[in-house]
Amino acid sequence: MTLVTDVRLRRVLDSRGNPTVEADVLTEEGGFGRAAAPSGASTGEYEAIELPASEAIAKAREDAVPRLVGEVHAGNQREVDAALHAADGTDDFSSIGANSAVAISMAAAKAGASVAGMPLYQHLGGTFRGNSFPIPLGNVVGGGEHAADATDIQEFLSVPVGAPSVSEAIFANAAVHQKVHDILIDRDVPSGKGDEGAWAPSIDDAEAFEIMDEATKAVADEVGFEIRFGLDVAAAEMYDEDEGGYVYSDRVRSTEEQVEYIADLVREYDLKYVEDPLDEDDYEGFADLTEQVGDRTLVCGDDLFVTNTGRLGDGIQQGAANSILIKPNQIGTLSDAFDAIELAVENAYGHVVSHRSGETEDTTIAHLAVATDAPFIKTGAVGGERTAKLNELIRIEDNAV
Ligand SMILES: C=C(OP(=O)(O)O)C(=O)O
Ligand SMILES: [Mg+2]
Repeated sequence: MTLVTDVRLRRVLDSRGNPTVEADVLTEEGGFGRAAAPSGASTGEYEAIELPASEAIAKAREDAVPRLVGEVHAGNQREVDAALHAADGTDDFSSIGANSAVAISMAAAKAGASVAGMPLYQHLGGTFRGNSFPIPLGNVVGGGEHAADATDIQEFLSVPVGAPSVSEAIFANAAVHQKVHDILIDRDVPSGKGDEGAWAPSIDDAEAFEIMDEATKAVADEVGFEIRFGLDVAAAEMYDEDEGGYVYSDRVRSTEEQVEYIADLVREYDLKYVEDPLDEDDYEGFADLTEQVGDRTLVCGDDLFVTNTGRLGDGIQQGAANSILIKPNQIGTLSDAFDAIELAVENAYGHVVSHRSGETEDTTIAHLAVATDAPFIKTGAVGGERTAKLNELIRIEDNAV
């Protein structure tokens, strides 16, 4: 029923104004799915390879499309994704591009769902989720690779842990985003926004911590439930061996100092979430920090694990982190992303389904998070390409998809 009859690929715009790959998958019985690849700025060294969009499209048309059309069924995700791997022939999608692969993989899932006549999250296995929904992590202030002349730490994230529903959580994050702006105005700090719509003021990290503390507490009082906050340090972007460690605007921290600094921040601000606090090669540092504060906060590996079961397996063995960020384009297919989620769940690691800094209006990750009962989803707080996912979560909660 879901035999693939056509795969069409095109260049579309992402939120940074760069070209990215969009795929349409058509099947027998009139099935149709469309999806677009996102793109990172603070990319991990071990991610699958994104090619320039035109090149990825040309290579996929030549090598992947003939292995899909008339050959595989969109309703059989493993079959689709195995064909993509076979067409590519490398272990990092450097031949057809992870951007072409992930767009086709996600579009096929949507085509399979459309033939089955069910929402994508259900097709992906979400029928047993009950009423559980991921808590959205809302990026409200930051800098790093996502904005020049702003904080060293890439993301300060609002975490509405006490929200009674996903929609209340989403509106709470938007309110924290607004409150941060109010506080910046009170302090006479002008601010534009970074790639993900977070405020990107020219302040140091210490001031950002003060502002986050104030903003989350003020909004928590207004809405009547607990709101904590967390970080994506994106520390691999700061790490420079020749400089002796983590290069901040005002100083360099050695690995030991970095572990101590982050552990102190977790305790001082009761942080709920700390992503990539150490370099992407430093399993030992991650294990040390997890040992110290892993019982009170999520220590999450993004550039460390890159949604890769091999790297996650190493982390599990060493006790490095206690959760994994899931970005389908880091690994190239939905099947590979599911494998990483399964390995995480089997080992009591949390999983956080995530957007990229360069995004489109694609909503696949909202469905993936609900389907896999992810405890968290990281997809920004404001901005059209971010609200596309957040509004889709609201619709899923309302049984309106
Ligand atoms: C979303 C992130 O940014 P990017 O997409 O630039 O890697 C991240 O680092 O978690
Ligand atoms: Mg990250």
